[in-house]
Amino acid sequence: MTRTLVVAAAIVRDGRVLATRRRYPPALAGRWEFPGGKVEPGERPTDALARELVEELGVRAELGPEIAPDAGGAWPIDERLELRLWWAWVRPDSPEPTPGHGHDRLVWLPPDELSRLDWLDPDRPMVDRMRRDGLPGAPT
Ligand SMILES: Nc1nc2c([nH]c(=O)n2[C@H]2C[C@H](O)[C@@H](COP(=O)(O)OP(=O)(O)OP(=O)(O)O)O2)c(=O)[nH]1
Repeated sequence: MTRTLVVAAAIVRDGRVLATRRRYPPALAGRWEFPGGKVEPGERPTDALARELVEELGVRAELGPEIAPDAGGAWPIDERLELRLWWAWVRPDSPEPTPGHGHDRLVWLPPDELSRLDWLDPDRPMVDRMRRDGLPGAPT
């Protein structure tokens, strides 16, 4: 069975990573995630991510390297969904990220402090990976 793809971004600034807290649905509200959303039919994953970051945070981002599981492929979420994650930077000409309808809080944390947030369960391995590998180099 093909899972629907969710795309998300680990946005970096000044050595810190942006985490966002969900407002809904009730089962996920109050849990932390990386901003993003579902890829629409016919849409390229990276285009979908750029669209979601504008819709959710009002931010124009530059995407960096993908953060993939050691075994390759996507990060599993559940039987219907899987997720691909990219490092990203806010473009110099972009507005600041602000929480929209989907999130009620944003925080910037160094990779080794991310784990103290109450992440969605599927995100734990991604957060562990960031602590292990640290941040990518700045975009050139
Ligand atoms: N955006 C995002 N979703 C995640 C993460 N981790 C994780 O398990 N998920 C799950 C939560 C949701 O079930 C699903 C993403 O759905 P979403 O509600 O954000 O997608 P969307 O903005 O396209 O919303 P919709 O149109 O389907 O309502 O993936 C994450 O880090 N970021």
